[in-house]
Amino acid sequence: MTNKVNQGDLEILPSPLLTVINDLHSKYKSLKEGIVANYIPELAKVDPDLFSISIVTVDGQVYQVGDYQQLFTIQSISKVFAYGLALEDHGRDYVLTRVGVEPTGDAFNAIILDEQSKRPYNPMVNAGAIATTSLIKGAGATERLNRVLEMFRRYIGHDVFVDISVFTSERSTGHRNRAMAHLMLNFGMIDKNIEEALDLYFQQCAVMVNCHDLAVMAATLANRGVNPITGEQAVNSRYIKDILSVMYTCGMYNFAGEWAYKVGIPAKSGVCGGILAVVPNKMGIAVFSPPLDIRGNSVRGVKVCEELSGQLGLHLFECGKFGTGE
Ligand SMILES: NC(=O)CC[C@H](N)C(=O)O
Repeated sequence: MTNKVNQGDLEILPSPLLTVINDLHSKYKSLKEGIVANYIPELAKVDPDLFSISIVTVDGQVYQVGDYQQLFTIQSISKVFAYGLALEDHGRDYVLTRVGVEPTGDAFNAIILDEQSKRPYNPMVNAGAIATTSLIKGAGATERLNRVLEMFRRYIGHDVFVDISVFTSERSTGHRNRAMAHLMLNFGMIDKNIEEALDLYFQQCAVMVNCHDLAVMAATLANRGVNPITGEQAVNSRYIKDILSVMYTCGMYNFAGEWAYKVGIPAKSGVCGGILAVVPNKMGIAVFSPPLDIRGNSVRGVKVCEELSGQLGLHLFECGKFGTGE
């Protein structure tokens, strides 16, 4: 008997959750809003009609619909996992001296640092993510990259690879990120080997995943760091609260407040068009749809998550959860 459910298995194992995501997929399939990211030339080539929704529960059940096997580069969603690795490498106190945990209310690529401390505001915006990645330990560039790839393998359950075209495309055009790295170097927030830190950051952003993989990663965070499919501990459980807290307050950039208000669960988006959301102790959710809104969040992804949260009662502060609900 299988506990894996997908569209093809609908007659064998119908489920209310599958019906909900099938309906949302049909509802938003024809929506034509947003534009795909084009500031990294290779990303502009993606098909805007690709659309998938995957859910993986902490007991390993899988529900998915649409193009969930389609590979794409993980982009900013990687920041969540790099932050976990930096915390494991250095501990909370040291990482806090290099990267803050305050939401910015600014765009993900804003060139700003905290006035007082000179730290980047948080690990979910580009400046903070570059500083975070620069903390990842290793004897040289190859060892650091291998540690990042090995970390993704634990979360996903299979080997991952870097899309070299996207990596080189971003490396040769990512001057804005390079400017941030120089600014942080100026304030001693990042070590002098900034080209190596930027390369690793661009490589982690160019790791290829599909929507199913993202949902497994989200479910791993929901499951105290244990991959619910393989049973492997992907990250030390003591850092789950740090990771989910910054996702909750900063993961959706300058939409983070509205997201927390309406959807109410920790999440992270990327310019690839992916959104990864975590319902602690319950499930991981992933949506992939490349057209983005003005803030760089997937248009369909936001709508699907808003509706899913409402229909399934996922908001962390839903009254019913305190036993006082209507
Ligand atoms: N928001 C994102 O997904 C941005 C990631 C992209 N690699 C960048 O650094 O600009």
